[in-house]
Amino acid sequence: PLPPRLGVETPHAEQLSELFAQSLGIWGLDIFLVDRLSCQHPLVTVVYAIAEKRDFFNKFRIHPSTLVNYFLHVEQHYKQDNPYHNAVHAADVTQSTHVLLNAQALDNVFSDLEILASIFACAIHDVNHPGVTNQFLINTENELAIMYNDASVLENHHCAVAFKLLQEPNSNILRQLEDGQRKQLRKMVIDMVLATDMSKHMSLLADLKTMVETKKVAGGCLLKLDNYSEKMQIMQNMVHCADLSNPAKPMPLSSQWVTRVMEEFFSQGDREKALGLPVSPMCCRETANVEKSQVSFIDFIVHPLWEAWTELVHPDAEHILNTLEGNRDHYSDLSAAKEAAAAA
Ligand SMILES: COc1ccc(/C=N/OC[C@H](O)CN2C[C@@H](C)O[C@@H](C)C2)cc1OC1CCCC1
Repeated sequence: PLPPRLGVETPHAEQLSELFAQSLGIWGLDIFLVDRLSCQHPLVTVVYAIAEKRDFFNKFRIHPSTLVNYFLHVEQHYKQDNPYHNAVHAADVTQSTHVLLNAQALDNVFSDLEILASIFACAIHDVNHPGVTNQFLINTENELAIMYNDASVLENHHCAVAFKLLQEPNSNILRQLEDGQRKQLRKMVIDMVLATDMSKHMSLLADLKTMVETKKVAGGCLLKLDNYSEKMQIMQNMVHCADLSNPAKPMPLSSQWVTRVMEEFFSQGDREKALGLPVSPMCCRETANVEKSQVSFIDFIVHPLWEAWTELVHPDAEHILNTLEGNRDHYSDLSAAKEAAAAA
């Protein structure tokens, strides 16, 4: 039997269908509205809509009910009481990547399997996130840090949980793939999810910049990405861009993400204080300067990344970079106004 047309039953099915019809491929889809209209099933409904749009069911012979069953389990393994690292964030990164994949400059660059792997990687990339950072897990000698020897602890955990859930009954969406395809997809997903570790950011960006430089030399077309490592570099940066896309979204969305991430950081700071540990940067609710931190986050991490991505897929991401620059100036103005008020 086929599942409901959105993947899950909801009293707002009509409105949610309409929202996806209008905006599934739009940068700035209100993912918080999707969360409400889907009755807190943002990930299942977003993945199901993308799977339909990209014809995954026919291309990979996935039964719709298997897709729903698997991603319901994945969604349930995101901690709903995390203010930030929850299923809404996963749905947001997945839908953002769906939009990035539609860049004209990326036409015919990725195979169907690479596209499935990218969407899958986004959907599962933070599953079972505990709401604290790698450093916190390492400092508290958490069992996850012991399990993964302090190396990309969270990212290894997200991957392992996702693939374990695939083995549950009526969940194996990859069952009908040829063995080679399944192995290839697993490798690609692992490579993308491990690259979301923020400690990999600087090297990932350096490689992207090098590729953009050489791409310029090779007559500006992406089409001749023959080897796996170049292709994977672009996929890793695409998912990383989506993961760090909050400041590049329209302000009504961006500001909600800022509130949420600060809430999560502050509760980590509270826990560090209670444990007598040094409080992590930006995690102290008494002293953190939220607006100033966003300006630095954008100036040192998010803008350099999006500048490189925008050049790679020129001119398709110009509007995203413009939104990011506008938001940066907004936070900078807020920060200055706050300082002026404090001085007065
Ligand atoms: C909407 O704003 C944000 C959206 C996502 C993120 C994601 N951060 O990375 C996820 C991990 O937690 C790693 N971080 C740990 C943290 C203590 O240090 C970071 C440099 C790395 C951060 C955001 O703002 C942050 C940075 C400036 C104000 C708070």
